[in-house]
Amino acid sequence: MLQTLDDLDLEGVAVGVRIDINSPLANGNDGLADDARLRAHVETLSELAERGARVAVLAHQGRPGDDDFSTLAAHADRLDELLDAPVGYCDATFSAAAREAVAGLDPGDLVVLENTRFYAEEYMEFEAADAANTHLVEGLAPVLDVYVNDAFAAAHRSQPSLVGFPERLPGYAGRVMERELDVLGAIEETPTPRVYLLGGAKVGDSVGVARSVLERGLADTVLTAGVVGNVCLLAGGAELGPATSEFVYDHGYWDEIDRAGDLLDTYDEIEVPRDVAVERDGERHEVAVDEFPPAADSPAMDVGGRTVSAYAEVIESAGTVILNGPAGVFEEETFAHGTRDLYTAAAGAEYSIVGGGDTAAAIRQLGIEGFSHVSTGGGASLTLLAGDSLPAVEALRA
Ligand SMILES: Nc1ncnc2c1ncn2[C@@H]1O[C@H](COP(=O)(O)OP(=O)(O)OP(=O)(O)O)[C@@H](O)[C@H]1O
Ligand SMILES: O=C(O)[C@H](O)COP(=O)(O)O
Repeated sequence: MLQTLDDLDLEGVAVGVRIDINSPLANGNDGLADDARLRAHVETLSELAERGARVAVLAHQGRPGDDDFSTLAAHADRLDELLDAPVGYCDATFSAAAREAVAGLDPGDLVVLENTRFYAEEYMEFEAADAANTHLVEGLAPVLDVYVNDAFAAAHRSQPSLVGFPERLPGYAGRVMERELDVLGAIEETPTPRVYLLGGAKVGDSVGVARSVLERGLADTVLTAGVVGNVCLLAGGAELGPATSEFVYDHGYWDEIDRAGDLLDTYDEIEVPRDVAVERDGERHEVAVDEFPPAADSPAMDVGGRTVSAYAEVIESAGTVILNGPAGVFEEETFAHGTRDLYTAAAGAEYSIVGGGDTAAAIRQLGIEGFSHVSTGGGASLTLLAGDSLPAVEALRA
């Protein structure tokens, strides 16, 4: 049984609350391109403030080395606009400056501490007991009374800010965490056949999930798209042109080709794109995967119309559709077709679940409505939907 905010007296209590506000950025990373994940946590943060807690907010943005790896200053500004309570920002996470910022909070005040991943340990995976001995947890825990985890979207990571604090402080689930676990924990009861559409760019995560849902008999069909689909095509021996190979190699997905190949050899339930869309002479151009594209083409940036027709047919006969990751570079209208058409088909299914930060941003950008549940989590929702446990949730139970 998880303890929740219902089990807490919060007046004057120093709460460290881990949320997931990892978001698409804009304006050279000075602003947010989408604030949905921040909005999702307003309920928990407002409740903490209204009930008189002194709130230290912990969160990450991006991954070290990626373009969207940035400070949380813009996130703090936006939270200040979204909440009735005052939200400050501190450009430190666990140093003396951070401890002073937390110790100086009045009841009902919040401070957003700096991106936890600015510190190397936070981008490593630990057993909970070891995570409790990291600099972050050792540095910050002494000024906190309790820990609340509302970061469902990051709960599949066993990083210090997610699994270390409950070793040292009483741990509670926030409102987002509670709701997501209620809905996504019941996947085995959803209508069948169950179809998973796995797109986006987190290839390693998606390959692992595909294996898991097929092994456990949770998925009747796995449709692949986006970079995940491209890697599966390469694993099956397709030629997608030098630009796609270069993209896959440069982004570190090359090693996933063998894993995807093993999966395709083991399971017939996985479908790969029939055609892809590339940019040729500034225009969208669809190429069948057995037609070797010219060297001058861009990488494959979307699935093509033949893939959409075939996949839509599978989706239309599904009882449950689970979507994670866009089918293409939906941020560019030219390459948003596959995502728009497949997601529209999925929204019409009897039961539909959407997971993923960019996935949720895509449905809003494309104006698609009608899904049964839009999760704040991508990898986390898939981990749960694959029947696996979430380390950050297990840490709260311990
Ligand atoms: N063919 C493609 N080539 C390059 N990028 C692609 C392609 N297809 C999709 N993408 C990119 O994938 C990104 C989203 O992938 P990602 O796996 O992060 O999805 P997500 O919904 O955010 O999931 P999570 O919440 O797990 O991060 C988008 O920025 C999109 O442009
Ligand atoms: O966007 C996500 O899925 C979560 O914020 C976790 O991010 P990560 O995949 O970089 O750990």
